[in-house]
Amino acid sequence: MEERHRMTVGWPRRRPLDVAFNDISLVLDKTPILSRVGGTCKPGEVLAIMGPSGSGKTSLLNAISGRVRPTSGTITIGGSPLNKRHKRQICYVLQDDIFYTNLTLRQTLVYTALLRLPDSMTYQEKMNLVDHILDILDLKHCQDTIIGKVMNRGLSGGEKKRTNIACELLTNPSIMLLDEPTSGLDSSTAHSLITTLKQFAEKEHKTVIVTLHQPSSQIFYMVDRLLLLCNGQNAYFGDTRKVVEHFSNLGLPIAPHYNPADFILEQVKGPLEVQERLIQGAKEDIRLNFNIPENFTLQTSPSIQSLYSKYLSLPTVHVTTGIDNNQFPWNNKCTACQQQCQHIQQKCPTDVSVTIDIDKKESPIYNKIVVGEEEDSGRSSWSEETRSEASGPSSPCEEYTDVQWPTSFFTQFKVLTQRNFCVARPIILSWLNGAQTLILAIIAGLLWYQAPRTEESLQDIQGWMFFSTHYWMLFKLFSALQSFPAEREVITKERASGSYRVSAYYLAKMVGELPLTFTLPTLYFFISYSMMGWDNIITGFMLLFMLLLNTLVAQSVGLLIGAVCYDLQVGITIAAIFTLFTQLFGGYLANRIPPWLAWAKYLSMVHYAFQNMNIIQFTYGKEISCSMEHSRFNSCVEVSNNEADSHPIPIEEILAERGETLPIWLNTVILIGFMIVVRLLTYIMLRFLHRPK
Ligand SMILES: Nc1ncnc2c1ncn2[C@@H]1O[C@H](COP(=O)(O)OP(=O)(O)OP(=O)(O)O)[C@@H](O)[C@H]1O
Repeated sequence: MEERHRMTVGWPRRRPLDVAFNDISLVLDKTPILSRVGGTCKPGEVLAIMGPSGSGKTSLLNAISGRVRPTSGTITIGGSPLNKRHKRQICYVLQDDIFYTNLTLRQTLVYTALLRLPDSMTYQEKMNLVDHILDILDLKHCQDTIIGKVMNRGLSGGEKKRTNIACELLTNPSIMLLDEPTSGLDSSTAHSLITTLKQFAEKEHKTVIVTLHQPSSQIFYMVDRLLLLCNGQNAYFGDTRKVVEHFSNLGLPIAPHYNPADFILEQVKGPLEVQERLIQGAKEDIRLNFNIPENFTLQTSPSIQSLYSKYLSLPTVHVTTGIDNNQFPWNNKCTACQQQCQHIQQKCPTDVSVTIDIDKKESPIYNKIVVGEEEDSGRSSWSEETRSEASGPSSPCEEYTDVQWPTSFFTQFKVLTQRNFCVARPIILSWLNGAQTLILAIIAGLLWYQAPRTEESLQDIQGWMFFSTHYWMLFKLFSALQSFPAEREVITKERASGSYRVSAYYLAKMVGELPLTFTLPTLYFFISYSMMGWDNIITGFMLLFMLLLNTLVAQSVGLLIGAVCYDLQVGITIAAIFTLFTQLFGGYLANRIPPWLAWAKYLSMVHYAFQNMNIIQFTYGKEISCSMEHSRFNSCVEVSNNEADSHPIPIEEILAERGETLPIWLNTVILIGFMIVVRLLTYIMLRFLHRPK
């Protein structure tokens, strides 16, 4: 008991919130997807959205979660229209299990906890919570298993589903939306999952909405309410246990011993006439059950009306069901009236204006608003202890949901840096990349082995520089290109749930991957340059610096292309054009560039790195002696053949051979400037292009 209490200290407090969606229509690409769909779900309940494939279940869930804006209709959460503030009170468990596949289940949960739980919780509290959730969802036995993917198996399908739910549960959301949580699970796993959800709903006062495809009758009767969709329209909304009776009343009786879920789905997929009957039946059902006369209006005093509008416009208003349950026959149906609340000093009004226009399908739940006494809005999570704490002295207004981000920029940056390092390490330092680097370093070393510093070997030494800069440009550019597309789904999911700032993610990616980015080029350099002939430490480290800077520039370009292009094929094409252009104008392959094209070499980033490597090697390294005969350098020709072998070629002449040269500092500044601009552009693209809703 004590431990449980300790565990929940600092937990983000959540109020139970009901969900009401009314008259939701959605048109996508001129295709009507949903048409005037309505329903409600209150805390403690599980609402199942069912319907044939393509009937609009996911689209409706997307609308309720705020990821898709309905064309018309209203969605209210705890009585106030769905807005950004609700984002962290709603968890949305997607149909697909989107994770970093090389992290273990525990790592996944730990990083999620560190990112999504508020800074007010200590590290230990967050870890206790992770253990608690692993326990409840029966995931402890596989906590150290990697998530895995098709070619690298890890968690089973059911375990992945539960991991998906566990990540969302960590934040203790008030509302849980789950898209087909049982798909791909065997019947017993599916049953235990829905049982867990049902218990959450009941014990923790969560509002749970799930889409279900073809539930067993056991699962079917476990859900409290059912919204049946037929071609994007309500075919039934109400108590799950009454659906069979409703169908029977419409002349569609169920055969004995038939799974009711299968039966109703068969009917909504049935002939057009049956579908029409069901849709009409659903409309009539609302009218009859709610006993609402057409254009019913109950007028009240102007003062009450002004109170009504006043409190409706306040986001922090404490609104609750103040209508006498006996006053309106449909009141017990209008569960969404139990809206959550904050401090109100005024006395409860006893009457209220109710206007119901059936034709507009304005549900009474939006209109029956009465101001009442405060109720325990701090009730939040999993245990009685938390509840008592939440209703403690602090104001219920101090909800963590009002904070824009769950954690500070620094926390996000720190956790994401660790996670990026963890995720990127096995990819960047894979045995394949390691072997490739070793083999190429040794081949390059053997090819240019102990190259003499003479005019005859000059082109070879420059060849090593050209090859090294270009190899690492290609390697880093293409691996960076795949970096965003590979993690895009995870990032989009996490951004959509408001876990962190893009800036924190991007900066963490830069920093977290930096040591990994440098490892292989450094290994390559030390092997191949040593084999070619190490001149001195200063030359060696300056050359290494240029190689690494060039690698970072190439990585920046790869990241930018990856951030802009969703289509990897398009990205690869653009990257190929860029690298070929860079090579052609890099200063080694073509020296006699036509004057009208000379400007292009300034766009070739590798041209600056190559020039600097030349300057470093021939200025700080061993001197290059003139050729014994037929030297192509003027100063060599001028000296006699006898002393030629000891006469060094002036650096200016070596550099001039490859065209105009900029000073080393300017080349470096241009490279660093280019890298900064490209990285800033990448950030802008990540931030504003393809932003998740
Ligand atoms: N962007 C879009 N443009 C046009 N039609 C779309 C678009 N997105 C979805 N649809 C269509 O909307 C309909 C409903 O899709 P939705 O994914 O909501 O169905 P569903 O009931 O969840 O199906 P399933 O059970 O197969 O997952 C489908 O017919 C789908 O083809």
